Amino acid sequence: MKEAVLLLAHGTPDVLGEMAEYLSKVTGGRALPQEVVEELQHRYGEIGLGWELGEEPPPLTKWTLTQGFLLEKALGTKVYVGMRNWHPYIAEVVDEMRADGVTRIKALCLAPQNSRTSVGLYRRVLMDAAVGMEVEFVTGWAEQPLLAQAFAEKTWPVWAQACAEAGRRVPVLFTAHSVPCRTIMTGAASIAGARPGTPVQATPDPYPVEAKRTAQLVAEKLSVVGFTEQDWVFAFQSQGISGGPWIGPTVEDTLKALKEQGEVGVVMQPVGFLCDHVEILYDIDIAFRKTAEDLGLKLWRAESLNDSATLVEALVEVVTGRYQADVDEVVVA
Ligand SMILES: C=CC1=C(C)c2cc3[nH]c(cc4nc(cc5[nH]c(cc1n2)c(C)c5CCC(=O)O)C(CCC(=O)O)=C4C)c(C)c3C=C
Ligand SMILES: [Fe+2]
Ligand SMILES: [Fe+2]
Repeated sequence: MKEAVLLLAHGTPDVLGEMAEYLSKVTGGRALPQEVVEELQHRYGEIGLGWELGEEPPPLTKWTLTQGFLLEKALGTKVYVGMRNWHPYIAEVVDEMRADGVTRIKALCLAPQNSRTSVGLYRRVLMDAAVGMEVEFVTGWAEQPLLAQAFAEKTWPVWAQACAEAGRRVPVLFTAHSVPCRTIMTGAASIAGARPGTPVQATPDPYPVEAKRTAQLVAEKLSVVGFTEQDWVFAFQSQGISGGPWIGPTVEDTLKALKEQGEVGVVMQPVGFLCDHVEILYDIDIAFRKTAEDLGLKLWRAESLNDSATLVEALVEVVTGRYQADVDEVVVA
């Protein structure tokens, strides 16, 4: 038996012209209206950073591959990285693993909180690709203490700076990506990218609870610098651009409520994401910053984990089993 680690990640297009094809992967083949494609091209264009010119890969690709490289260095064994929605696709990487003689895959999603709309879809793509191989699949690691530590390390300096600049305590707004309401309701059969005939779900999606749990643990880590339960709130950000209601509270409503409570600023810490990408560089840095400014609030953001050494230690703990993550029993796919 030859075992290897496979990190599963979202993926992002390399150039704006690939947006329509990318979105059809994200939605499981459902075409989105042209205006949605154009709006997303606009948002990705705004965070350009030269990747359109081929100067460097887009941020999500760059940091995902960096995290894989750093984990490989820390473990001293090869780590594979496969993306659900863009190159290198999970299926291509699994083929490469097979060619390298790997027979058992230890799979971990670069999305710590378990949702049917993210982790569940990664799992399905992997199982379809890894026919005949053993797969041990980590379903969630939202409560991993070093993950909370990594977020706390990024929150503390910006919170201290914000409080100093404001001359008073500034609340921290922890966020995670929103999901459609239908995915968290017991009995929901319809989830993004689900196969036709997907059985009715018997249990609610664990995601909202796990996302808030990560935030709670980060807040507890920050108690050593005097952070209290009164210093933070939680919201779900980046409700989908198309289709049906998505879970809240939204960031927009939360910013309004903070203003009404007399706050002068807010520190955003997105604990559902492990690196920079459009939900951070556009949704927070451009859109929510503008919303906050229009309300008369100053917005600061914690730096993303990106190449955080503490994040890499958390990944090591999970893949070595030193931390008991939520794991699906080993199955032959
Ligand atoms: C827990 C749920 C989700 C996480 C985490 C998440 C992260 C994430 N998403 C993108 C990019 C896009 N996601 C889009 C749609 C979309 N995302 C989720 C859920 C999570 N995404 C859902 C349920 C959907 C709807 C899918 C559908 O079938 O309609 C899109 C499309 C445009 C949009 O609806 O906003 C993009 C683009 C990234 C980059 C990311 C984290 C790395
Ligand atoms: Fe998404
Ligand atoms: Fe999104």
